[in-house]
Amino acid sequence: MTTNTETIKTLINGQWAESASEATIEIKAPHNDELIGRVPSLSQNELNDSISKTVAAQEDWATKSIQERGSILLKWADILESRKEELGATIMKEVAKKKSSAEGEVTRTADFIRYTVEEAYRLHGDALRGDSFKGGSKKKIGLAEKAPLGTILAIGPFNYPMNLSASKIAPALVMGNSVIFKPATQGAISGIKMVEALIEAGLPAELVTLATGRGSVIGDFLVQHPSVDMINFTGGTATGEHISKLSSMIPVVLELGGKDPAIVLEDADLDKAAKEIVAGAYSYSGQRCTAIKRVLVKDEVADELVQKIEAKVKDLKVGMPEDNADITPLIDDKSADYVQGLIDEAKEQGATVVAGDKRDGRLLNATLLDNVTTEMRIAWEEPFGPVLPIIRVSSEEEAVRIANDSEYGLQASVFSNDTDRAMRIAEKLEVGTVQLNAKTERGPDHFPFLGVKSSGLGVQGITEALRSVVRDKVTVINM
Ligand SMILES: NC(=O)C1=CN([C@@H]2O[C@H](COP(=O)(O)OP(=O)(O)OC[C@H]3O[C@@H](n4cnc5c(N)ncnc54)[C@H](OP(=O)(O)O)[C@@H]3O)[C@@H](O)[C@H]2O)C=CC1
Ligand SMILES: O=C(O)[C@H](O)COP(=O)(O)O
Repeated sequence: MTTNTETIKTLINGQWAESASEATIEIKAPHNDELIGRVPSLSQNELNDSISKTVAAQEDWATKSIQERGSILLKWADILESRKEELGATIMKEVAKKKSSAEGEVTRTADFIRYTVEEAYRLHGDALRGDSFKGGSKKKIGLAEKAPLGTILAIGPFNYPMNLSASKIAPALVMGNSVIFKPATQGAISGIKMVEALIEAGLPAELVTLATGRGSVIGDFLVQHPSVDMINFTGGTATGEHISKLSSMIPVVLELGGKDPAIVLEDADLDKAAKEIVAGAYSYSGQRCTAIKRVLVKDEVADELVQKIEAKVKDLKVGMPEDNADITPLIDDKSADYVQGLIDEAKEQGATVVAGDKRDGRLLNATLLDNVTTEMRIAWEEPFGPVLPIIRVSSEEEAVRIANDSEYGLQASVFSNDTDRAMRIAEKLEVGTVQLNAKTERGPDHFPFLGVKSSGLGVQGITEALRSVVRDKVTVINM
């Protein structure tokens, strides 16, 4: 095992620095415990100083033309893409994501940034005439422009340490805001490398405070910081709810957990359904908020569907991220124990193991459980791991009822060859997005992306993300 004891500097006060206290957090690769680096554990005082500079820097940044801001971000995208292999290797090691997906995340991030800039150039305000309201004067013209909110707190999760950070940072910066970026601790090295590229691209360094440190230590402080004008968070529902309670009088966008169902009707193309379900449920070992996390299948086709899913699950490669395995070790012991606990409990309550249920430390084989009932925790809880429960239903109505009984409401899939029927079900599902005959997923990234109920607040997706970091600034010309 190789070790790397280097402390990777973070960006505070416009400079790359360690914590004055020299406090650090060790970052180890989840799949082999290799020490891949240490990141500074910043104190509240250090953060305070840096945040005041980040806030001050925003004033000048907002006066720049959007083309000037955009050109720096476009350069950022080019640098990221030119380092796809190197940055992909960092993501792969830090969060145990398979090599091709880790590199794919870098490319997707560059594409996301480019589209964000193009879309920002077209985000215009409005001009309104007073006389369109009863009694109003034609001599009054209201100019409603889009003004930056100020300083955005971007908090990212471990599972997309670059993409879900850049998707918060790029809209904020291009619209003239400054940024406090709190990366997930397991993901902080990827976040730092991403910001290094941003500064190389020409961004004034004081515009970003890179707040490395544990969320449990600095999270509440950042969320309640009086200089924060808006929070954009992706992560667990419990953390998101906590943030929404702590924050006060500022907009908050939250993208949280999910329990996305795939509803499979008796008239579905079962080969297609099985293919989409397996890709949706097990990619990145199920550590995606949009993963398919339960299948609600009509009794008449359940046996056939389970067989088809089983065949595909058995084809999944289980192993290490360097070997491009489909199923790789989970992010930490706690997560692996939690997933195993859900599987064990379901088995005790009568669920049938069709595939998987093998474990080597954090590496859990892709597990398929049949005959899961609504009495079992796995029917309702989000495992964030490679396990898929099959719940058999006798009617379309039962499928919709179980789908909607969840506390979550991110996405759902409906598989049917009858479009009218699928649309009828889609209308009834209490989720942000329904996918007809395809797996649940966030992309394409310019589509609105949102969760209802405990799955989130506000909307992401490029256009909505841009709107979320600006406000109307109205000037009335009285002629
Ligand atoms: N919807 C989604 O996209 C995702 C959902 N999840 C869900 O969340 C669970 C845990 O995953 P995880 O990534 O650890 O999610 P967390 O919610 O624990 O962490 C997400 C981010 O929030 C930070 N954070 C932690 N506590 C606070 C706080 N009090 N105030 C502000 N920020 C805080 C974390 O920092 P630090 O890393 O330092 O703790 C991290 O940057 C998963 O099992 C899954 O259910 C996870 C990832 C993505
Ligand atoms: O937070 C998540 O897990 C992501 O938003 C899911 O994105 P994906 O559907 O592209 O994997």
